[in-house]
Amino acid sequence: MRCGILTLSDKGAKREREDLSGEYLKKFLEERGWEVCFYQILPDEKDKIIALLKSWCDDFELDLILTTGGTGVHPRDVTPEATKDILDKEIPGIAEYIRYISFSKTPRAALSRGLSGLRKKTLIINLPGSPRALKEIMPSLIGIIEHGVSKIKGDPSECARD
Ligand SMILES: Nc1ncnc2c1ncn2[C@@H]1O[C@H](COP(=O)(O)OP(=O)(O)OP(=O)(O)O)[C@@H](O)[C@H]1O
Ligand SMILES: Nc1nc2c(c(=O)[nH]1)N[C@H]1C(S)=C(S)[C@@H](COP(=O)(O)O)O[C@H]1N2
Repeated sequence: MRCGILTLSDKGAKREREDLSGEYLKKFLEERGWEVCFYQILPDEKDKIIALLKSWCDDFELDLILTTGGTGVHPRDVTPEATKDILDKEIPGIAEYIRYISFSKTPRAALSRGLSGLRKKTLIINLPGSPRALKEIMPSLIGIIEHGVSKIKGDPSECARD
């Protein structure tokens, strides 16, 4: 599994705050033996986010991109808008699941507008910015990602459950 992690944070990009969220995701994926090909921090700027996501999908054909941050309602939060611009297909159920899991922790999860979907064969998932949110979400999301990526790659096995 070839992955990219993109942190969207104005403070992080200026090195005013350590990027605990990107670091958590990197460790989480590497502990599963997945290859983190790219890990980058960008400010909340739509054009830069679009350019990087396109390059990771089109030039490097990553299997998975996790973004963290910029999903909220602050005027500078533009991660969902940038993601929407470059997706070929949305997968609303992944974003729904993230909010469903998060509601058991905080009703403020309603403020995260994150999207998920596919550009070509790259699965892109927007996650909230706080490290705590990632710890609440990732352990149960990972199984969906694993199954999703194997289907995206063309796994022909039947997935009906008894
Ligand atoms: N990459 C990160 N690393 C560590 N903590 C983070 C990170 N992103 C967010 N947080 C924490 O989650 C809180 C809420 O995230 P939010 O995206 O609203 O932060 P912000 O400080 O308003 O934005 P920005 O980082 O873009 O300046 C932050 O105040 C911070 O405590
Ligand atoms: N699981 C979980 N989801 C969460 C939170 C959280 O603490 N846990 N915080 C929420 C809050 S307070 C905000 S404002 C939004 C947006 O976060 P972002 O702008 O950092 O992406 O994520 C939400 N989703």
